[in-house]
Amino acid sequence: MLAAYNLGKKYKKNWALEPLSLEFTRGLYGLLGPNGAGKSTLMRLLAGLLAPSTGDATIRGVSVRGGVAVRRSIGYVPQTFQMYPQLTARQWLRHVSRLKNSGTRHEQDNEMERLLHAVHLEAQADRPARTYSSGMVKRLGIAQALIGNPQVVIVDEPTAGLDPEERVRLRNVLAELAHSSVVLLSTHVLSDVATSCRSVIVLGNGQLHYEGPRAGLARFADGRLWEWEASEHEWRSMSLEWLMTARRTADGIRCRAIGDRPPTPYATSATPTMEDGYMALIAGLPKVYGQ
Ligand SMILES: Nc1ncnc2c1ncn2[C@@H]1O[C@H](COP(=O)(O)OP(=O)(O)OP(=O)(O)O)[C@@H](O)[C@H]1O
Repeated sequence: MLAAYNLGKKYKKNWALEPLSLEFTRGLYGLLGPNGAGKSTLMRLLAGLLAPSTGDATIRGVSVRGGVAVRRSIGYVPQTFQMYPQLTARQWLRHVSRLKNSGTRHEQDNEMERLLHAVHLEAQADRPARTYSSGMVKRLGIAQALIGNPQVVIVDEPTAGLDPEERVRLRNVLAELAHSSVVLLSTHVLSDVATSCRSVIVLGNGQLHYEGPRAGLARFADGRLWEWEASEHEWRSMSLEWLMTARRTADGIRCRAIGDRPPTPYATSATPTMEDGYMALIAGLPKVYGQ
């Protein structure tokens, strides 16, 4: 439904996003990558908000910069969603519906109620937004992006700064939406991807490093993940470059590290998770993670 062909963005001589091609069908996609990887650039290009230096993005074959009709089929939620704090959610959504001019007033009001319900904001819909938690503001941002029933929904860091309960609630809203639309979310929170995304895209330094099922990420750490039990003394004297996680247990300290060779003679190879694979990929192995 959504596709990118040789899509890239350059500022002066530097590629913020090197040309890449991707295809998206209905479902939830997680976009991962360290700071400056090119995630926002890709999202804004796909949303038609940024002019590419090369290539194009299309929805059902029509360029995302091809006019009002195609723009209406894209909902975009930026990292920081701005609204008038004195307005209530209901007033704000009504205002945006009128601006987008999506259907008759009656249809707009019905849609607004449906969206308030979908993002679980009905109970607070008549309170000024200045009294909302950051999770509620984000959910309102998503409701706004969903006006007009877009086929593609792009959400930049939806769960940043949210408490665990709000994060789960928001993830559920996006997962529900992905039954009928392409939903692309960027995140630094790997658990967002591990629990709900079918497919994962990993960017680093403006390049596409991985695109595929989330389970496939784990293989980047295959044969390179090590586990061992260290004493307090050993742990203190270890070079930190090796260590990914350390967890105190009844017998000592359980350590995990990624590297081409075992960090200690008694480390054993372990089965990597998606998160281990992501760390290995981003660290650009064969270097050791953290270097
Ligand atoms: N307007 C601009 N002019 C010049 N360089 C830019 C511009 N916008 C982005 N860049 C550069 O492009 C690269 C990718 O930026 P982008 O914001 O897409 O990364 P990101 O993965 O979204 O990062 P973060 O996780 O920190 O939000 C960065 O090196 C950034 O400095």
